[in-house]
This record gives sequence, C-alpha cells and structure tokens, in this order.
Amino acid sequence: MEEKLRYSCDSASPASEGYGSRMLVASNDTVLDWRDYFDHHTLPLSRRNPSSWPDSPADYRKVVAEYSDHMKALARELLGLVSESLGLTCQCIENAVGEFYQNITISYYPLCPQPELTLGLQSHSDMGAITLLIQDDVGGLEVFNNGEWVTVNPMSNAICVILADQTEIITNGEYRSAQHRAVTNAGRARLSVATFHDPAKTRQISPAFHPPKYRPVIYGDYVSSWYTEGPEGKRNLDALLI
Ligand SMILES: O=C(O)CCC(=O)C(=O)O
Ligand SMILES: [Fe+2]
Repeated sequence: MEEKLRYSCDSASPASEGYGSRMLVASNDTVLDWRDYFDHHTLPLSRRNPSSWPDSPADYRKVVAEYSDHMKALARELLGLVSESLGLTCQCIENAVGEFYQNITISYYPLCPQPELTLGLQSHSDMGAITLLIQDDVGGLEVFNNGEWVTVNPMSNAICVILADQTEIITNGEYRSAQHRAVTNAGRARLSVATFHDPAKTRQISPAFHPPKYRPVIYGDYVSSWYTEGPEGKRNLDALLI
C-alpha cells in the first residue's frame, strides 16, 4: 500500500497520471468500480516522464516506453486501414485526430467475493480514437452487441482493438465505438493493459462525410462531460447525434 500511495494520482483531476481506484466514478455517485489502476502518460514525448512510473522491476520504465512506441505505430496502421476501407485517404482519420495523446492504463481487478453485486468497470465506450488492449487469461471484458453482453475471450498473444468515440464521429457512424465493461469473478484477480490514443484537448472533431450525423465537438469539452456526467454506456456520444 505504501508503494502504491507513493505513486497515487491526483483524484481531483481526471485521468491524472499514477495509481488510483476511482477513474470512471461521477463525483455525485457512490458506486465504485472494483478496480485499481495505474495510468501512464506516454505520448506526445513532452508528456512522457518515466520517473513518475514504478521503478521496479528494473526494466519496467524502458519496457513501457517501448510498448508505447509500438502501440502508436499499430494505432496509425489500423486507423489507416479504417480510412481506406471507407474510400478515404490512408491519413484521413489520423489527420483528423492530430497528434496522438496516448495513455497506458494497467487495470487490476481483485477477486471479488460477490461478483454479481458489482462491476470491475462500468459500461462505457472509450472517449478517444482507438484503444489497443491486452488481457491475461482470466477473462472479464465484455462488449455489448445486439442487445446482449458478449465475453471477449482472452487469447494469448492477441491485441484487442476497441474503436472509440472520436472514430465514430469522424467516420460519421460508419464505424461504431464499442460499448464495453469489465466483470469481476470470485476466483482469480485479473490484469489488463489498455493503450488509449486520443486527440489533443483543443482539437475540434467532426465527421469526414456529408451530411454529418454528429455535431462537431472540442475534444476537451467531450472529456469534461464524460467525467462529470459519468459514461453510462454511450450517452455522451449519443448526445452529439444530429
Ligand atoms: O479491463 C478491461 O478489459 C477493460 C478496460 C477498459 O475498458 C478501459 O480501461 O477503458
Ligand atoms: Fe474502455
């Protein structure tokens, strides 16, 4: 516990770097997610300060930095494929997003004696452009599809691609952001690592097609409402529908 508190994040400011346990909880809400997390600010390089990350094991900081660079390259490639699949130029979505603000969140879900009473992480869609997630073999990630929750079975050596809200806006709804959640279990604790790629807070995001189905939004405003209102599925994105 002492070690965790040494790295504790500022719980008053959203998505601050470090160790915490309340990220998706609206300020007026008393329901806590059954989760601890460690958030790393990894890109752009001006935000990357490995000395604020854990220093053990010895190569931890180096591995996180390398992982960040590889995930950025993969995110660019995937957004390029999404763009091309819609007849857009390869760079189109990446240009709309602008420089990636990348955060890496390691989530730890302790085993839960009564898993039916809580969630590891409540239903939400990710706010940014694209999330790349790896999970251990315990399982607990679920996506909402055709009115039901479907388990994303853990696969070794697989990276789970979660398209996020700004990609839904830019593609004018051709690609939908995934509504997902994490459930807990009474048997084993679980670990996942999510790498988020977001626009700058000052960036205006709007659809690349006409007629637009979503109102343009300044990304920072989107993030603020997401944190003050709470995610509740995709309601923040739905609020932008025209
Ligand atoms: O732990 C998981 O599988 C999901 C994590 C997640 O959705 C998030 O951090 O946004
Ligand atoms: Fe998520």
